[in-house]
Amino acid sequence: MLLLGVNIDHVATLRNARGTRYPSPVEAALVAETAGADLITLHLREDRRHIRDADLAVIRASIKTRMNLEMALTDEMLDNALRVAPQDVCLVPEKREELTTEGGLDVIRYFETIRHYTRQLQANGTRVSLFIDPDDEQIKAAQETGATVIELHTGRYADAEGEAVHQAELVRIRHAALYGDELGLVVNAGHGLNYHNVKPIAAIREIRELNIGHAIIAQALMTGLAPAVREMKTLMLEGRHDAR
Ligand SMILES: CC(=O)[C@@H](O)[C@H](O)COP(=O)(O)O
Ligand SMILES: NCC(=O)COP(=O)(O)O
Repeated sequence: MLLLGVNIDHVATLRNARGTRYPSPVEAALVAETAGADLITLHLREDRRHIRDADLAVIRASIKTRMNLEMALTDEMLDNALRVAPQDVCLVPEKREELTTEGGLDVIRYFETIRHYTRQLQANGTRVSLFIDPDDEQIKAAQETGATVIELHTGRYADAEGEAVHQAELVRIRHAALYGDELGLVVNAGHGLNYHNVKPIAAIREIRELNIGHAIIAQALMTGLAPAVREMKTLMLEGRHDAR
């Protein structure tokens, strides 16, 4: 069963644009769950450009599925995660000047820090995922940190210009998913997935979960959030069915 994690970051982007209390990320999370979201993903960035600290506790307490908290490798974020104790944490790279996440974690470079954070979070009952590029060395290093989940960065696939590059990135993700699965890791994927490019990724049977945010929230502006979530779930199921 391929699961959908709805990332609600950009509900908070719209809220913060005017400093109002609406649209409410927690209300969006509950609507997304009712429409079929299997989990709720949110990214508390160091610059708080969208999700804010107060969002964490209320969403953790209110949602009925599970919280997947994305966070950078900082002690501040680790303290937040240990306090909120989400079911899942996804460790992601972060640069203040970036428009959005630009690449995967360099697990090899930050191995000791990641292993230390992973142990602390797991001891607190949180499952740890590493957001990495579809790269064998990064996947192997991820396994060696003790993390049990990887999330393959699909940004290069999503942003690829030209069919040849697009297909090459798809092949790269297929291989990475198979390799991660062979190592015994839970393999997820996300970033830049939308209604036009999701099906080939959904067709990769080793992938357990897709985390999708920007495209769903954008679609929600046109059709409403519940229909946007339902449509994404339908496309994911169609893609998975095509894999047979
Ligand atoms: C890690 C990832 O690809 C996204 O989940 C991340 O949240 C993107 O950052 P923004 O939501 O700030 O664009
Ligand atoms: N980890 C990917 C995620 O949560 C959502 O990314 P996007 O769909 O907003 O690009």
